[in-house]
Amino acid sequence: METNNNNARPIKLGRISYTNSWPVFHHFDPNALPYETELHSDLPAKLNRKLRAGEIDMAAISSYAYGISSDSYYVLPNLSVSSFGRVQSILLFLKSPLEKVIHGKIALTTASATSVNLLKIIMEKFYGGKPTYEDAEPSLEHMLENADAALLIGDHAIRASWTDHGYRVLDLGEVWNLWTGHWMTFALWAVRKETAHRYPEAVQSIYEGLIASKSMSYRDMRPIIDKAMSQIGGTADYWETYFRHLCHDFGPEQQAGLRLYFQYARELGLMDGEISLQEFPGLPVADTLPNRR
Ligand SMILES: C=C(O[C@@H]1C=C(C(=O)O)C=C[C@H]1O)C(=O)O
Repeated sequence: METNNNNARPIKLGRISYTNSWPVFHHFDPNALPYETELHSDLPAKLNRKLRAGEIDMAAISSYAYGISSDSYYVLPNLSVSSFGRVQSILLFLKSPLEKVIHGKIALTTASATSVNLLKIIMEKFYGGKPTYEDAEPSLEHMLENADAALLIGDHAIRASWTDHGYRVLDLGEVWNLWTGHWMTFALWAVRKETAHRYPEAVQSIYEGLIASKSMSYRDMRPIIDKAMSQIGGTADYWETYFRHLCHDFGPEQQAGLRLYFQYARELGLMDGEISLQEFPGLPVADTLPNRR
C-alpha cells in the first residue's frame, strides 16, 4: 500500500457491527485506499463514546450522539441509516399492556443512543406517559424479568423478533412515522473536525470508498442478503424486505425528520443547544442513487 507523507498516522474508522450498516461497508476495502485506514467494528454506543473521546477519527454513530457533539463533527454527506416507517430492528417488546407500560418500567439496551431517546419522545410526548427507565444488557428474557417492556435495537432486536416470545411489539420507526409523517434517521456518518482539517485528502478518499460501496450494494443486494442469512439466519425474503425498508441516503427529507427529532429531544430536555448538520467540506462525490422510500 502506498502511504502518503502528509498522513502521519492511520485514520481510524468505526463500523457499526449490526447488519443495518452493511450496505455502506460491504464493498469498502480499506486496503484499496491510498491512505492507511483501520476499521474498528463495535456497537453504536461504543462507537459514540470512542469518537467523542478521539479514540477513532470517523464513524457511523447514533444520530443522537451526533446531535449532542455537533460542534466537534462534520456529517459525511448522503450517508445514514434511516427509515420511512417500519424499520424491523428498533423494537419495544411489551410484557404489559401499553397503558401500563407508559407509566411502568422499561428496560433499555445499552447499545443505543438514538432509539432510547426516541422511545422517551414516544412515551412522554406522544403517549403522555412517564415511565421509569433502566439500562440493561441486550437480552430480552433478562430485561423483562423486572420490567414491563424492553427496548432492543439492531441484530439483537432482529434475533429476538424471531423467537417465540409471545409479546406485543412496537416498531419505533413506524410509531415515529405515524405520529409525525416523517423519516427517522437512526445513524449518521461523522468525522471529527480536527481529523478533517488535518487529513482532508485521507477523509475524502475514505468517504469516496464508502459512497462507492453503498452504490455497489444498491445495484445488487444479493451478496449482503446471502451474508446475513449465513451469519445471522433468517430467509432471503426477510432480509430483502429489511434492506428495502432501510435507506442509507441523507437527503432533505431525512434531514427534516432528524431536525424534528432533535427539536422534540430538546423540548423534553434530552439535549440542548443549537444543532447544526454541518457537512464535511470535501469535494462532492457523484452519488447517483435515486432517493428511495
Ligand atoms: C436501524 C438501526 O439503527 C441504529 C440505531 C442506533 C441507536 O439507536 O443509537 C444507532 C445505530 C444504528 O444501529 C438499528 O440499530 O437497527
